[in-house]
Amino acid sequence: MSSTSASVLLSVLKLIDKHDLYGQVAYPKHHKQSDVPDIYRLAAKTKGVFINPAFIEPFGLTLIEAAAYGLPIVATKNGGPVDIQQVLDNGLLVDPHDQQSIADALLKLVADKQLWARCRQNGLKNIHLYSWPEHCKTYLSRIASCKPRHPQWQRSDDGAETSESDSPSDSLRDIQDLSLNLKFSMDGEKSGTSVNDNSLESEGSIDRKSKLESALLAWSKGISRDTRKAGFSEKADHNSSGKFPVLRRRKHLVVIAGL
Ligand SMILES: O=c1ccn([C@@H]2O[C@H](COP(=O)(O)OP(=O)(O)O[C@H]3O[C@H](CO)[C@@H](O)[C@H](O)[C@H]3O)[C@@H](O)[C@H]2O)c(=O)[nH]1
Ligand SMILES: O=P(O)(O)OC[C@H]1O[C@](O)(CO)[C@@H](O)[C@@H]1O
Repeated sequence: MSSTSASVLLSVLKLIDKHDLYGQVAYPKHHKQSDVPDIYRLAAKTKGVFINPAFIEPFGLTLIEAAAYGLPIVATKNGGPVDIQQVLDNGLLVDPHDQQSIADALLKLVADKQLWARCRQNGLKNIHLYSWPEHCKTYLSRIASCKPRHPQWQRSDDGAETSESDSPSDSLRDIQDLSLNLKFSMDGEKSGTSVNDNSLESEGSIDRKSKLESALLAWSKGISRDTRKAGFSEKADHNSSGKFPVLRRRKHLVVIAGL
């Protein structure tokens, strides 16, 4: 165990001793990432609360995860949790420097069954607002509202007026096209019909990562083929029946993938 982890564990053990909390605190030394969902589930099942008391939290993915499992939150008021709480309305914000306010918030949520249930329900009801399609929708609507302030955006690089197909509603359709075409399953199945390659079905000796890489490579080849088919040149073929309708309308496509 690293000296940092050891000193954290030691301070936890000392606090357990000081407050006589033997038998009431779980402190697993290690856990696998695959254990994490069960930990959230257990906390929700036992009517617990998820706390993130960071001095500064840039975003707060763990709060979104807790909400998805129906676990109410207590979170720092410094940073991302403020926005998350505004959207999900599933807990209480605290000043992370104020021990008393942290204790009060935790006790309030644990003691007030109706508040706990409301926070759980709100989290589960609103969590879809953090789905990728929803995120893209919000992003595009914000961009769309910026346009009038920057008239030059209405012109494309070559000076021609942007076509009608660049409208926000068209972009929203693109998101659906893309999310359908990008549904790669990490365990090697392919769920969409767009990956016209057998790489995801090849021998079991290829590991997960190289399968995904092959799939992305095949997909990007598909893109360049369809891009040529769609004709991003002067003679654009508007009737192209390529597998990527989005590419008939876009000059540039940015793909962000996480492994
Ligand atoms: O012991 C752990 C700790 C974390 N996680 C998972 O790892 C992910 C990220 O956890 P977090 O502790 O938030 O990671 P950090 O990299 O320290 O945090 C940065 O990255 C997060 C994810 O983008 C943002 O939410 C934070 O604001 C940002 O500081 C989450 O899915 C957690 O469930 C585990 O599986 N085991
Ligand atoms: O409480 P501190 O020291 O600001 O640390 C906060 C950091 O810890 C985390 O909550 C978990 O690593 C990060 O998301 C965050 O940036």
